[in-house]
Amino acid sequence: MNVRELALDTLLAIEQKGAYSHLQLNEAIQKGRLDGRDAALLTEIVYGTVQRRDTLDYYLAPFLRKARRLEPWVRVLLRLTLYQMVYLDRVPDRAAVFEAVEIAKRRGHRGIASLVNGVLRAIGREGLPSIEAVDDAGKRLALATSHPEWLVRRWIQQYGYEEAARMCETNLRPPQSTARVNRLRATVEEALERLRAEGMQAIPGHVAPEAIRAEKGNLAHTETFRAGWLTIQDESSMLVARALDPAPGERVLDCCAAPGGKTTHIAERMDGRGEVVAVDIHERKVMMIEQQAKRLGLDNVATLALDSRRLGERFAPESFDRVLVDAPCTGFGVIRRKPEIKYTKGKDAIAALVEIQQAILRAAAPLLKKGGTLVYSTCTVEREENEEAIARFLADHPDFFLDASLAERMPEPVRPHVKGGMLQLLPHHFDSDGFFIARLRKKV
Ligand SMILES: C[S@@+](CC[C@H](N)C(=O)[O-])C[C@H]1O[C@@H](n2cnc3c(N)ncnc32)[C@H](O)[C@@H]1O
Repeated sequence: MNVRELALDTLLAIEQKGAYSHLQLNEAIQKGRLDGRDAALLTEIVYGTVQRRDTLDYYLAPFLRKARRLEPWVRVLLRLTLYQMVYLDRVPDRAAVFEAVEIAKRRGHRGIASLVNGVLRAIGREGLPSIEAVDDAGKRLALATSHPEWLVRRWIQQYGYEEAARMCETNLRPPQSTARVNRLRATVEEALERLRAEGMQAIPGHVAPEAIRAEKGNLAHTETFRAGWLTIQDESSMLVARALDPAPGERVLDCCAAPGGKTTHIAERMDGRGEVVAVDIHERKVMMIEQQAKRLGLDNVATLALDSRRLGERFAPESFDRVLVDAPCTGFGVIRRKPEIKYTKGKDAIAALVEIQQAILRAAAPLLKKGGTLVYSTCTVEREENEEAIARFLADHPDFFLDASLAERMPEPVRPHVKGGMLQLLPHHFDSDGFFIARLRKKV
């Protein structure tokens, strides 16, 4: 099957079945047995078309006024072709239009092929409608960066126009491949050397001392990864175990642990001594934690499938030195990686998640020893799920307080973003995921 046709099927699965783009893409690359070049083109077209969906629809709208009800596949075909015409310099417009018309002929009938041809050629002739002409600044930003208007307005209210605009623009850029070096196996320098020997262009991370970045290629496809020297993880996410700061020999509870990125980081930082109890609600995902721990050579990880709102039924009060709640959240800090979530998650998702986050915190709090540390983190930028969640928890739990030592525990460049024991990173700060981290202590 050709790349554009695979792109069409992949995009339809994402839109109609609610499939995650990265999983659907991997499946398509394997199914189509694509070589590196075609896989890269498919990835670019699929991610780009999802990322720019609303902008593309705005561009298409005036040319579709006369079209009667459009079948979903035809709209997706128009979007992915227009994406190539507008954003991909290396694909000549004529080639993109030709391919689209051929696909329309194969899938539909002559009428559809001629509609596709007519719309795309008219755009080529007449040009795109201007977004600058839109009066309202919030609406303009939403359209130009293809985010839902309600979300953009929320971000403007929370962070101001400038920060919101930078966040929206950064969300359109593909993320670099980053990984954490397993300090029980190698130093960052040794890992970089091994990767370079494998032909990878890798450099140290921007903020996390244990991070490396690939300037090109995927670190997960290297021997260095397979040998258990690396874990694929974003740099912001690496700051969570640093905030928790576990010591060798301690007992640590990770309440929302799958697929194990932070559990294994914590276990590495404990030099493989003591115990990390990794809990997740999904049995299948718990197995992923076990696989990762095994690959990394860590034997201080115990796993359990359990709803963490019911932790009290399984664990004794004050039985852990440290607790991590890396809570389920809207994920609006990782839109670069999962672009479809900006369209699928609405305001009601925030409200529902806020209740789950509080319930997990409530269940986890009694299990922490007096004087112990609790870290709460999310990969979102919503204050309701972050600062406000902490304020609500503290109001209900006077035996906890925010630990101002978080700033000094963070790498130097991150410190200005820490405020009173809480850290909110936005994607454009360090070209990493948007993340929230709060460090709390239980009174002695
Ligand atoms: C942000 S992800 C965790 C990522 C993980 N800490 C890592 O670093 O790899 C949130 C996890 O919480 C789990 N989860 C959701 N609701 C839960 C609940 N009530 N109890 C336990 N785990 C839950 C999800 O299955 C998901 O794996």
